[in-house]
Amino acid sequence: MTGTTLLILGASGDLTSRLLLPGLATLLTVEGERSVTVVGSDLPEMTADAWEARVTSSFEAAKAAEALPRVLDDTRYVAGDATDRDTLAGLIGSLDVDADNPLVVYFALPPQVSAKVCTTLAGIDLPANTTLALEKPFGYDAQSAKELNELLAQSVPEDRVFRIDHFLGLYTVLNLLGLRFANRLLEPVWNRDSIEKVEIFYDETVTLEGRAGYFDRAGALRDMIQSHLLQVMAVVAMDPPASVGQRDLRDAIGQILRAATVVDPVACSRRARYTAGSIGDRRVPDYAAEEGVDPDLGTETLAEVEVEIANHRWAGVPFILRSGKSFGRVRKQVVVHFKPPAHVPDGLLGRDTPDTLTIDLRPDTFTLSLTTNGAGDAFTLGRTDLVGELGGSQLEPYGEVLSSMLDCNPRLAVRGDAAEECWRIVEPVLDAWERDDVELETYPAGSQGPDNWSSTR
Ligand SMILES: O=P(O)(O)OC[C@H]1O[C@@H](O)[C@H](O)[C@@H](O)[C@@H]1O
Repeated sequence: MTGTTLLILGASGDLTSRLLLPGLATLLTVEGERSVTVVGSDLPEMTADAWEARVTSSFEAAKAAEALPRVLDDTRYVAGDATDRDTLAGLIGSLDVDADNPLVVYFALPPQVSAKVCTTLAGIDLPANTTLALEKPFGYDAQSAKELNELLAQSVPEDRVFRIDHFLGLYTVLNLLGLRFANRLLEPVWNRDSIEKVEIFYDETVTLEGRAGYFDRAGALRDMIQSHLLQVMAVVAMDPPASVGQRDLRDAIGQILRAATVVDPVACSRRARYTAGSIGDRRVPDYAAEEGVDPDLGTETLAEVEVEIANHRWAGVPFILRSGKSFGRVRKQVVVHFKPPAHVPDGLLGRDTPDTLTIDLRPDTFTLSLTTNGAGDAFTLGRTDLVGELGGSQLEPYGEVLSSMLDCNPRLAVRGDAAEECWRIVEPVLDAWERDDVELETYPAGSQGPDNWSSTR
């Protein structure tokens, strides 16, 4: 079997040891035949022993130490400045790659540095079949995303750019394809005639967890909605693609994003920030008092937007996207609310709750909640929940995305146009927030958001 060389730029950073190497570790365990040469590079000097110890501890953390020998055999670390042309060209030139043994350059770097490295790369001849993999955030607005796309296009074709969104590796999200398109039942009602609204929630109990340096400048809207939840929305809303090949799938996602807008950025968005509280027995300080936070930035830890998709299928159906940190309980769901039936026969009493389909993102289940005849009295209606499991994966989302990346298949990558569209959708909201046109509310850590947000109950 041929092998891939994974060149990690920013290899001494937290992302590499916390997500990338553990993701690779589980992937290599599940895919026993896969061969990957890992080359780490970053500014600080690091001895071969220190690099191997780092790789080892990431593999051990992922409980995948048995895959270690396959990586330790030929891994190495090279100190250097990837923004310097000669250094980067020298590093890439030293790798044992060709068309059959492709190169993946993984940018585990802060966005500003990634942009500089892209400029440097544009002046270097890359080996055939090189893939460039970039972490989020992809740019910081639509214009910078466009510029980054143009730079990348100077180095490799679009289908060799892997903009990472690990939510596209979530099995539940991938399972939506089967659930939606492989049944006769759902697709005919998956539209504005039958659906009242769709909610996509990602409420987490995690707090800032020492990420002030990044999160305080991003906030929940950029961190979660601009990136992940709009992608999930696109998969929920897209038209049936002809195939699950990268082109068809990404065309379908792109069409939805192009049709999506926040119609009134002030009335259709809300933001809030957590204050001190407790999550279980864990005391959580006020966000503004967390180390590294600049309280004057007014960063939100909870964001909600209502998106409209202006097309034949969805016009008029609100898609409510919300994500918050430091909640009292985890709620990671897509909830599809169906409209009431056109007529319920007179004499059938008690139908007051709409039918819903709830898709849980981790654990992967779905619940179809239907109105049925209640127990005891056939003329008084009740509810029945049909709960089903969605098939899981042996891989964590990062492993799933990595597998696709190392196969040089961009199916699970965000395409350049989609990345720009996601910024276009949220930019009017970011501007309204910047102008303080939308109040920054508060909620105690450990609660379910501000009291007056009915959607958080
Ligand atoms: O649930 P997961 O897979 O950890 O994904 C959620 C995380 O996704 C990351 O991309 C965000 O930066 C985090 O803030 C968030 O907590």
